Amino acid sequence: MTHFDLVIIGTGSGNSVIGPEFDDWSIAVVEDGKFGGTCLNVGCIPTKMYVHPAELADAGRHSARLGVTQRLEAVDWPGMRDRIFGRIDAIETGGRAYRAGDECPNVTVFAGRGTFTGHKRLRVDLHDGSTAEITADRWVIAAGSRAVIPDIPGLSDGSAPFHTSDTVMRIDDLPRSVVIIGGGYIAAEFGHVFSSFGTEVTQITRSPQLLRSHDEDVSAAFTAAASARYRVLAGANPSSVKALGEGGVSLVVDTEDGPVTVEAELLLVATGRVPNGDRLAVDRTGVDLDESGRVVVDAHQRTTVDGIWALGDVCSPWALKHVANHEARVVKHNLAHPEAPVAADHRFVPAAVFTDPQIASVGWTERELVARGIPYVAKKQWYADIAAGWAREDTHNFLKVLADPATGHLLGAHVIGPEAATVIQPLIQGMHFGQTAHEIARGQYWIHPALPELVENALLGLPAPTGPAAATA
Ligand SMILES: Cc1cc2nc3c(=O)[nH]c(=O)nc-3n(C[C@H](O)[C@H](O)[C@H](O)COP(=O)(O)OP(=O)(O)OC[C@H]3O[C@@H](n4cnc5c(N)ncnc54)[C@H](O)[C@@H]3O)c2cc1C
Ligand SMILES: NC(=O)c1ccc[n+]([C@@H]2O[C@H](COP(=O)([O-])OP(=O)(O)OC[C@H]3O[C@@H](n4cnc5c(N)ncnc54)[C@H](O)[C@@H]3O)[C@@H](O)[C@H]2O)c1
Repeated sequence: MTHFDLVIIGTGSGNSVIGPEFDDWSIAVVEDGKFGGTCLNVGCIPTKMYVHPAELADAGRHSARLGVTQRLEAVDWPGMRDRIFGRIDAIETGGRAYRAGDECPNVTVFAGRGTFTGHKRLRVDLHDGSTAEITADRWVIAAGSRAVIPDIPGLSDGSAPFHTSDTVMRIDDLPRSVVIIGGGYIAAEFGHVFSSFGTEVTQITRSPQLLRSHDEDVSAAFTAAASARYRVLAGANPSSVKALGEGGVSLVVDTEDGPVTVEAELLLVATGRVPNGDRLAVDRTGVDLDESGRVVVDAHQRTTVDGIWALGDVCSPWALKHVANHEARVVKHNLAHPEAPVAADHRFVPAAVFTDPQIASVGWTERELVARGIPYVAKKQWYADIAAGWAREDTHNFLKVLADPATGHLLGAHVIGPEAATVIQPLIQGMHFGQTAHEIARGQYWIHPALPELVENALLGLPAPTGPAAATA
């Protein structure tokens, strides 16, 4: 049994908790998978390294209406894959070596799966077949989440081959056809990537629209855009999956028009992720999970046990890297300064879907405002009505801003269109710094004729605030 000052379980954002302020602490890091976690190895980074070449491959679809005809000649999938993972794997190896090496003399890396066996006591089943037992005064649970595999005959019994986002980016060849189950972030991004590279895509979603957690107008516009690019079976439920040989699959899908058979070379399952707290048996150390399986934390990222903190996907309703990173900074501060703890700021968590059209959002949707009875005013600003949108002959994309009718403070913003994830940033900033729509719009220059003019025009299009703040705005 070895005792540490601090144990960190998970090396995604958990790895960034370690800093010079803890140089005199003995620290154990427990990692069962790849060093660096989901974002680096199988998440944000490799997906976006595929998304950018996908945009280039798909450029001809947008350029034709501008008078430029271009044809995709070839996609070197193995070359792309090796370039992407050549970089990522080197960072993984380097990160592990750094933590385990002489530069971090106070850190011990345990490569294996941790499971709590009692109060602040962890067994680690090490990859070399041995076992370690560790205890500590302080703990950080940063064990992330895992893909959910739905209970569909053929999938749940393992008789049909399938991929998740963990494996699909490393396949040897670009498949001729892909069927994707799921209507969320991962399905949208891979639908875009594969379709841009010339793969025939079928996406199956049980809800009537894709990206249904987004603003309704955005979700409807994206469903229309995706359906124009590839086959979308909405309101559909796969009832069985069968192996066809050489990795291929045949699915029976229940649709409104009756059962449909879908065949493809490759099946990607993208039906959500669940937090990993259950696998750690956190209950044995006294840490509570909520009804969704998330580790329960307070505003300071403290779990229900004194001295145990949690961060990221294992506890957060936002399974997003920037949230995990923010929470890691909060945990780091609170570990170092227990006398002056800070709270995490989850007021305005933005998100983006890197598909085409790109999507970004922050704050409430109209649906959520209506459900909560919060009064609001809205302005939908079309890309088509700003100069940078004319240059693109954009016809379908927009930014919707939602504001408090009395004060002019922003309540939400939802963009679908070119560079949405970048275009939205001034609105995220304005919300964080408590600026009114008018202050954001008129308190600065907007470069003409650039895409952020979409933001300026949307804000100026909101009705003038009616309350006392209007006088100062
Ligand atoms: C395909 C995909 C694309 C994504 N794209 C984006 C994006 O563009 N932008 C964005 O903001 N977010 C994105 N995300 C989400 C983002 O990756 C996660 O929110 C983020 O990585 C979570 O970080 P974390 O530190 O909480 O967990 P992780 O990075 O998952 O780290 C947890 C670590 O804990 C380890 N672990 C788990 N259980 C144990 C155990 N019992 N013992 C030892 N070790 C254990 C795991 O091996 C893992 O390495 C994406 C996710 C996926 C799957
Ligand atoms: N750009 C980004 O920030 C980004 C990219 C990828 C992933 N992520 C994060 O990872 C999380 C997981 O992504 P995801 O796309 O797997 O989950 P998701 O929650 O976004 O979507 C899951 C989808 O699967 C559908 N589904 C669930 N069970 C099903 C079933 N049995 N049959 C058919 N459809 C079913 C749901 O209706 C939903 O459409 C996201 O919520 C997000 O937080 C973020």
